[in-house]
Amino acid sequence: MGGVNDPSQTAPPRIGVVMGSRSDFPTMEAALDVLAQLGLAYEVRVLSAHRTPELLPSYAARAERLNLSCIIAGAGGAAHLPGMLAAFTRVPVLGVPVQSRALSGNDSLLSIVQMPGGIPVATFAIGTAGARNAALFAAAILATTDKEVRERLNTLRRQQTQAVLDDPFFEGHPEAGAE
Ligand SMILES: Nc1c(C(=O)O)ncn1[C@@H]1O[C@H](COP(=O)(O)O)[C@@H](O)[C@H]1O
Repeated sequence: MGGVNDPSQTAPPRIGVVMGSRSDFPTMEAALDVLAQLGLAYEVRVLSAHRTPELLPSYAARAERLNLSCIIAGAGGAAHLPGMLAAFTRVPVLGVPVQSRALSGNDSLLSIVQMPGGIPVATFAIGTAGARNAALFAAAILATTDKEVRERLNTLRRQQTQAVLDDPFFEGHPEAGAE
């Protein structure tokens, strides 16, 4: 997890990424790719409210000690990890519902989104789109105070738009080139 030459792995982490199991990695990799693309330093851990409950308060304390700007937490099924982490820290938790096999991630989504008032978890879409957006949201948080991150995010948006415009299927679009 995190390539040897990955620049996002050489600086002190600004963002924490945790997941309930190694089996969540194919989903959470989408978040790591975005963070790496934006050159944002992160750290990755497997952490489970069910299987490693005693590690949750210590990871929450670590997040505060390192002054992480947020924690991206992915989990599937009875996805208690994001909410339990949020209960232990004021560091913003961005929850990613991993697509479960039995219930297609609806269980993960509802477990993460339905927090009681008082302990917020920002909840994203099920699966890789949610993981990607959580990373972009984490970058947007940093961009409020970091001009360089702001510029990188703007560039990424411009490239995204250009990729649509460059698609041959876009040619002849009734709105293409319209004033
Ligand atoms: N939802 C949680 C938590 C938690 O919320 O603490 N810990 C593990 N899990 C989830 O169990 C699913 C199956 O895990 P395994 O593949 O290891 O059996 C994973 O999607 C993981 O996120």
